[in-house]
Amino acid sequence: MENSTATAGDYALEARGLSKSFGSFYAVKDVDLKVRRGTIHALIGPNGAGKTTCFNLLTKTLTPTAGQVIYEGRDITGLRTAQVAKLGLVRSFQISATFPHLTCLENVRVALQSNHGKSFRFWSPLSAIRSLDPRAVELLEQVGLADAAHLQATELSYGKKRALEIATTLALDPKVMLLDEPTAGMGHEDLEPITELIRQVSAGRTILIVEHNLSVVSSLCERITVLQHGELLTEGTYDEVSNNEDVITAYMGGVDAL
Ligand SMILES: Nc1ncnc2c1ncn2[C@@H]1O[C@H](COP(=O)(O)OP(=O)(O)OP(=O)(O)O)[C@@H](O)[C@H]1O
Repeated sequence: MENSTATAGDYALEARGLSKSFGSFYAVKDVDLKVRRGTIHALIGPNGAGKTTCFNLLTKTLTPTAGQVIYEGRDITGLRTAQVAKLGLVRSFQISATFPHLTCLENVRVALQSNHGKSFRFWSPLSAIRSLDPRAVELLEQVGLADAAHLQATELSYGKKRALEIATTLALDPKVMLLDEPTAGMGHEDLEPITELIRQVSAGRTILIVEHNLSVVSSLCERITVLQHGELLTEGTYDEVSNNEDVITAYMGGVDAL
């Protein structure tokens, strides 16, 4: 299934025999996953397939029952979320939640402060905080929020909140970004801008995305891994997986449509 010309060094992130059980129930079972460096790779599957659990295992939010997580050739199975974030493996949309009553600029500044090895300090000298502003403004421009720099996060539309979350993630200087359902709950009008933004920030990075919206997946992702009942069902291009009989059956058995 995997591109035969790829070598071990071509992968930014790998799961090897990854499993997670809750009691006797396996939410994820013996999953092998290889995310090629510089690509956008999707993890899809019907409801309850194990996508979120797998994601939590890859970002070290959950500890696996068995298996390994390999990041840039290094076994990170024993590391914690903050440790892997410092190595450049950063999860968006859950751990990088924004502060609703800070402005967009302040939110990005807080993320930049944490990336500079300092947690958010209310007593930091103003000059030290202000020195982060040029980079914060640059990041806001990159995600199309230059005009919203002084608006509180809570005042933003849903789509713009997601763009702000992407800016705070970029502040951590990720090499690999993991996006958990970036278009969840979004209105139709926000889909295209957020898809374009993900495409844009993928330049020079690797992205793994859990996404329910299959038209977003088809337009963004080179490779797609399909899970079902916690196990790997298949992996391939969108055309390959969408024409796979097992995938069609898996989706028709659930509430999702392919
Ligand atoms: N902490 C937990 N304890 C027990 N069972 C769990 C736990 N977390 C997840 N599960 C179960 O594991 C299975 C996989 O759940 P998971 O949330 O990973 O699936 P998913 O593919 O992300 O689903 P969805 O698309 O609905 O978000 C489900 O049956 C779920 O009920």
